[in-house]
Amino acid sequence: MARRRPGNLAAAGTPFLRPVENSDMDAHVSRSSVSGRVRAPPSKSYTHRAILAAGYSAGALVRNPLWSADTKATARAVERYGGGVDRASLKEDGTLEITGFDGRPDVPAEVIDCANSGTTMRLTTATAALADGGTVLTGDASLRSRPQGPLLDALGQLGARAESTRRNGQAPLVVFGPVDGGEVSIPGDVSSQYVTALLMAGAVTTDGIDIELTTELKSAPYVDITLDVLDSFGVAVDVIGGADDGDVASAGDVVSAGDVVSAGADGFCVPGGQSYEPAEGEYSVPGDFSSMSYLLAAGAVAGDPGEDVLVAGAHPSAQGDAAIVDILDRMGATIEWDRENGQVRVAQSALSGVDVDVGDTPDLLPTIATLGAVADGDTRIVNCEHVRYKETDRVTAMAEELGRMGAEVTEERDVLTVHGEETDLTGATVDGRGDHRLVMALAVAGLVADGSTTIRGAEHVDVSFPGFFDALYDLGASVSRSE
Ligand SMILES: O=C(O)C1=C[C@@H](OP(=O)(O)O)[C@@H](O)[C@H](O)C1
Ligand SMILES: C=C(OP(=O)(O)O)C(=O)O
Repeated sequence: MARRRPGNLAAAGTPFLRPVENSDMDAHVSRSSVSGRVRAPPSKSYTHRAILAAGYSAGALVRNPLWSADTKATARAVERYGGGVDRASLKEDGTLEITGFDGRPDVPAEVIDCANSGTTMRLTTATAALADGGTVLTGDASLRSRPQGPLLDALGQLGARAESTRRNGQAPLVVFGPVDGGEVSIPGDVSSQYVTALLMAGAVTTDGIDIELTTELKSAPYVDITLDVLDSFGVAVDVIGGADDGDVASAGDVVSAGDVVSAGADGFCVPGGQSYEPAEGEYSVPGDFSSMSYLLAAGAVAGDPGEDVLVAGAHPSAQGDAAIVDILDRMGATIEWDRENGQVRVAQSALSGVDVDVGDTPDLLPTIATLGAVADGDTRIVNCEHVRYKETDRVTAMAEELGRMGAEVTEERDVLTVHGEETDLTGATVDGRGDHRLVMALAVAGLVADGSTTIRGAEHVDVSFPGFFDALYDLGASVSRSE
């Protein structure tokens, strides 16, 4: 049961409430301990795919969606393409009733604003190539600086006119369809979202899409999430090469095998002419392990002695970021995952530095960097170049912001080493840089820093975990806000 304790308000600011949309906010975190039960929010990655898959269908009910700034952007895109997203029952029973555009989308009458969401932009740029006309997609300054070139190039190979207006491979984008499918070659080491986009759109083309990967696939578990959702909507995909060569990937493969179906794949083949039809007309979204990572990290570094933090909503799924449980275990945390009941329990523990490869789990880098700053010895985060292409360059951003709190960090192109314990963390004013994951990881660091930590731009948690600071507060953390 979540508790509110007297005395868990930081000195500055007012008690925490969910961020007010579009209002700037600083969060103040003071050294404090946490314990109790908290529920993880629904998965952002699964929600994006469920909303778009429902758009490609004749209609579907999405249960337990994450309703955050990023997933709202995908819902708006589905509407621009001719679908309908009924938000009325969100408050009552946590469902979204979606009327799909059923295969090929309409030509949007307005620009698609993807806001801060890379997933929305990549996934719905491929949708645009299905429409018989032109679509303009844009986003905020961060999104307009992220790479879209390989996807535009792939859509060009299918016969679309797909261009960056500034000819720099970045949004704003203009896409003219329609495409009927075909063969594409694309790198897999910039973003897996290009593959997801092509698979989701390819199913409703006439000829299907054969994707050949020209490099190793990074972030492969995210393609597994796609295969999982597609399977639930009755859409088949062949994985070429890798462990599951030629198999039609299914949710069963993904979830029970415990390994990554897409890892090591040479390509994918999605037959055309398929329809999106979820069983019983509905789809249910699991909890989010990337969001859970901050709560588990908070429990491991700042748990009340003798008490646990228990995170609910942790049922197994295809999410690679469930690796946070193993990473914490390897660092020496007392942590236990009850998969059947979907609960992870963690207690405050002395942590030691470890080596972690984030090739499959880029979104865990900020969390691991914070853990490394608290742990004894070096934490080497390797294979992290693709983490530079997110809302911010998270390798540099975490190095610099943890540095302001006194952490010793060495940055290389593909490796971030955090030298734990050289100095204790000290409260400081740090900049969330408009990046939700930086804000949350720095807030966890604030729980163990000496003095008070102010995180600027804390409202950006709205992108993936709108109730993050309330969850920390309910666990007993000393947090407050000021506008
Ligand atoms: O497909 C997805 O849902 C995501 C894929 C990953 O991006 P990349 O594939 O670009 O690494 C991840 O970082 C992002 O937060 C969500
Ligand atoms: C990188 C992320 O998302 P996106 O690519 O959708 O912006 C994220 O959530 O950390």
